[in-house]
Amino acid sequence: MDITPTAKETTLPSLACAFGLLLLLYWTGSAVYSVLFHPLRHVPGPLLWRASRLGFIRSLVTGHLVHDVRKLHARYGDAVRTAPNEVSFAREDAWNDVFARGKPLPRNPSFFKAPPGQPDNLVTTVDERANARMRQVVMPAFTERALARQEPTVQAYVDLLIDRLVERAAGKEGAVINVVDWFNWLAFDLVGELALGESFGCLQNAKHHPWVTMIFNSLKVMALAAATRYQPGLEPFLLRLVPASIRKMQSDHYALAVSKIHGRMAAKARREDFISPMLDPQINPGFRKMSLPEVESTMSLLLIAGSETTGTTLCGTVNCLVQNPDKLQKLEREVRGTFSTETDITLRALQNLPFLNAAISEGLRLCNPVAGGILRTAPKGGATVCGYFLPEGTHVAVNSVAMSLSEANFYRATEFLPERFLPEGCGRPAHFDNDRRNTQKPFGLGPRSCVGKSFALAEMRLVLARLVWRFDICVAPGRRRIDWNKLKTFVVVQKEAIHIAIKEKKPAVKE
Ligand code: HEM
Repeated sequence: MDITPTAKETTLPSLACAFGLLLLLYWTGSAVYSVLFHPLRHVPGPLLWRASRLGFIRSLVTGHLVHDVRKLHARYGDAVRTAPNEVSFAREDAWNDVFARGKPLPRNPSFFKAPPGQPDNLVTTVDERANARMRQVVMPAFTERALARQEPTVQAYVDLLIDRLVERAAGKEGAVINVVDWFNWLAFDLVGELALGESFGCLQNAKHHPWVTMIFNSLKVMALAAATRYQPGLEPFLLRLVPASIRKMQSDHYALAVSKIHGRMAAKARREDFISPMLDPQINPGFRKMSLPEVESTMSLLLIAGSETTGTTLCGTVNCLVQNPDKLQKLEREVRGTFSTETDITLRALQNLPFLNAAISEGLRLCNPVAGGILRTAPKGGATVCGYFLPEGTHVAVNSVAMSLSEANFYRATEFLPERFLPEGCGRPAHFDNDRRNTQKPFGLGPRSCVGKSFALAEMRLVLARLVWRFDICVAPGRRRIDWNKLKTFVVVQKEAIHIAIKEKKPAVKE
């Protein structure tokens, strides 16, 4: 029997070995270069993360990146090299250097990219001129005046939330509810109504809409897609590893959003919603400033940007409030001491409640929904941030969570102490005088900052005020307490159920 290998049998394994060896040489060479010769070699960080992107990617795809990087900041300082070409900053002056001073750094194209088959939109575009052009069209939907016109819709959905909770809490014992569900339902229904002209009916039916579940799953794809983009050339190959069912969810989400938007455009009745200025011939004549595909793509993304963020902050803030009954009591006293009837609780009136605003600021500090930090990239010619020169193409992260949880920035940093955000002279205890409140910019800074800030704050104030006006709330007995810092993040915080007990209050008597 002839057992001599054929030429083909001998060549294939040798080719594979040669390829493997070349790859090993390449990785070793680039690791040595990254650690010893790269212009970022002076920025501290763990060896594995400085030498290759593997440490970062492992942390990202397992959902631990946010707190892993926070721990690296605690160990290495305000600037940490989290990959051969990435630096994370956790220092107040990073805000100015990255977003404001002179020319703000552009968005990071690895992270911001429209999904395959979708045009770039207001949020994903890294082209600052395209962004400015689209922002001009979109902004009229987010002014204080627009918000006043949208108020009846916001109030109607918060009414529906409260009515549904009253039904649940009827009877002496009250009820136990999972606020993660209820706040997500509210946030998605409201943004669905304002962005697509139709709510998801989650509050009405007290259950998830399959579309909302699909949106959450498609967010995981975004996290994986971002991880693949860090390996240039491998993206199309690695993306194939994402299950086809999940990729399909993302394209289904887009197709559904587009069909709803067309339904909204066909509606004759004039509405005051997020899409109105984009359809207004005076603001966007003939879709020339913002094309129809850009409108569709922006609205589809706004469904997520405008709902998940507020939903998460509300969940986090209520989680903190029920675990700190003295703070909850202060909030109740303020709300019930300010208003005589529930109908007096308007968006305008809520703007001036110091403790309510402080509780939301503290909720945003401890439970920031944009937990992965704000990402940018060093432009042609490089940039200097916090005194470090960053060569062109360096990925830059401004890490809000690390700044928020640092004892160097905040007195008793991990505790929920809204008083630290009270205005000076309005009952703010002296031990908060040295808190670095300027490290907190949960809505970002500069030309790409959040367009929905006023809307989000108004919605959160209203929900919290109406909740404590109408109900006594507390931690649900016998249920596990959620430690926010243990939650994973895949682009968005993966919230676990937060159960609270609610009981309808007796009619209010003004203090
Ligand atoms: C608690 C709630 C929210 C938080 C913490 C938040 C935070 C942020 C942050 C940090 C950015 C800037 C990202 C960057 O610079 O790269 C941003 C951008 C954005 N946000 Fe929000 N957001 C919230 C709610 C909303 C709402 C309610 C809407 C709309 C209804 C919205 C729409 C947007 C849009 C469209 C952008 C992109 C702006 C641009 O690229 O020009 N956000 N948000």
